[in-house]
Amino acid sequence: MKISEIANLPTKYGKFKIQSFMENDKEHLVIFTENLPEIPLVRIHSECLTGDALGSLKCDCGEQLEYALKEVNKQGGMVIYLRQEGRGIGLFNKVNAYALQDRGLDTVEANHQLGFEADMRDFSIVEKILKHFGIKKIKLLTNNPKKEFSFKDIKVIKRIPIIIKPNPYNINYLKTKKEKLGHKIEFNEKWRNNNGK
Ligand SMILES: Nc1nc2c(ncn2[C@@H]2O[C@H](COP(=O)(O)OP(=O)(O)OP(=O)(O)O)[C@@H](O)[C@H]2O)c(=O)[nH]1
Ligand SMILES: [Zn+2]
Repeated sequence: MKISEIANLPTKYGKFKIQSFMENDKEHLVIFTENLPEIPLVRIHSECLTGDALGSLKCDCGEQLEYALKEVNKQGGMVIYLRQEGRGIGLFNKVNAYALQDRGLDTVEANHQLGFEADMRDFSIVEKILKHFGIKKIKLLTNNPKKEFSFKDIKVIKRIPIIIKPNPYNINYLKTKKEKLGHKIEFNEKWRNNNGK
């Protein structure tokens, strides 16, 4: 693993520090607050160019990222931005998966049709990054309970849901995440928008 220097990253969500961790030619990022509490708030975010940068309404990624940056700025912590686009299948394949979804397949069926598993992501670098920062306990922002149990030496003292109000374009995707990918999403609970309201 190669580790960059730490640089300042002022954003519209607050003033952060940024550092890159490179492994297997993947340039991951950690965006963190100057003051890291002993038990920081951590968001492990997998890259979604369409949602994070292009404002796509097909998923909840962009709004989750915004919410996470705002909340991390308030509470102290970090967003670990992992370069594993399309749940690990890459951008090219994700576009093909989207085309299959346009024809009626759900997000899991589309991956299978293309010869991939539903979720090909690898979170092993997260533990190395947290250790590098000397972090042993975290509060984890996620609806995905699998992430909570993917650590050996890091203790997740609390899982904080990050549920974004659905729109007509992502409601079926969110239902599939709940039914097939094990996400904890209650469809009758009060939704968060990215103002946290
Ligand atoms: N293959 C594929 N990947 C997708 C699709 N929609 C979003 N993604 C990717 O899914 C990843 C985000 O995963 P999610 O399942 O939304 O969330 P999570 O990280 O498991 O859980 P949360 O912490 O609750 O957000 C990103 O890498 C996106 O690019 C899709 O339809 N097909
Ligand atoms: Zn997305």
